[in-house]
Amino acid sequence: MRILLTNDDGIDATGIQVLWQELLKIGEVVVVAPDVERSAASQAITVHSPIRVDKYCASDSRLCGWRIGGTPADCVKIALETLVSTTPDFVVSGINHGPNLGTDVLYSGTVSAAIEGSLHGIPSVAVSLDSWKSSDFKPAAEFTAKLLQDIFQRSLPSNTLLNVNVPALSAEQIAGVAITKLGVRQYANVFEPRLDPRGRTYYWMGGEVVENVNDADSDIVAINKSKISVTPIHFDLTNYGIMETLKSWKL
Ligand SMILES: Nc1nc2c(ncn2[C@@H]2O[C@H](COP(=O)(O)O)[C@@H](O)[C@H]2O)c(=O)[nH]1
Repeated sequence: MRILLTNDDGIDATGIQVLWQELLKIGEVVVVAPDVERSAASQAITVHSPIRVDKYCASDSRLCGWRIGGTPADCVKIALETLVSTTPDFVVSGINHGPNLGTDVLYSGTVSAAIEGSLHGIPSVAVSLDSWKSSDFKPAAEFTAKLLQDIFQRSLPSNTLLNVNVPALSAEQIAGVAITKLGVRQYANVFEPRLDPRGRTYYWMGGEVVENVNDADSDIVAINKSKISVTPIHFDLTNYGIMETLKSWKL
């Protein structure tokens, strides 16, 4: 199988390199990834400035690929539409250093790269490790390789991506796999005011996750139960439930 591999933490990130080494065992892998961290880039693309592209080999691994001066969505677009001559069987994005649960998926560059793959009709997978501290990506990488082999045998609808979140635990501690829905993920954001050298105020955004009550079949509950969460996502954003009401308004 042929895999296009990207991320949003940057081509030098540990997560993509560990995943690359695992995916090499099951197929041909082309890496097209951002030059630096692009977290929270969502589906942003670069339209008003140049996109720099160069071949790059990571300093501490054998990973070589295309390094892109752009967002995760840029990486997938330019790979599929310019750099890569053969359409891959999968687009894989990750492994993100930190979770992408619930409405995180609307902000996540990791998930957006997989969305871009699914918008090109290619089955895609986004993978995130549920920790900003742990750097043991191996269990998540091993699960992802097995998941791709399962999809390859069974196939996935082309407009679908799987959003995978893996607990930061050893393979033995992980309590199984749950097929989930997106939960409700909210933050108590803080915009910290500061002064620049010219006396102008600027802000740094931070924030903590607000613990919400989530349904038992949600991704957030699965992760809290030490399970790997696999959420199927597609992009028909139409709210069909209110269409008849709107029609009755005779606008
Ligand atoms: N402080 C806040 N962080 C947020 C909010 N919504 C999402 N997020 C975080 O962004 C990352 C983006 O994911 P990545 O794959 O691009 O690294 C996501 O995982 C959340 O942790 C918010 O409202 N406030």
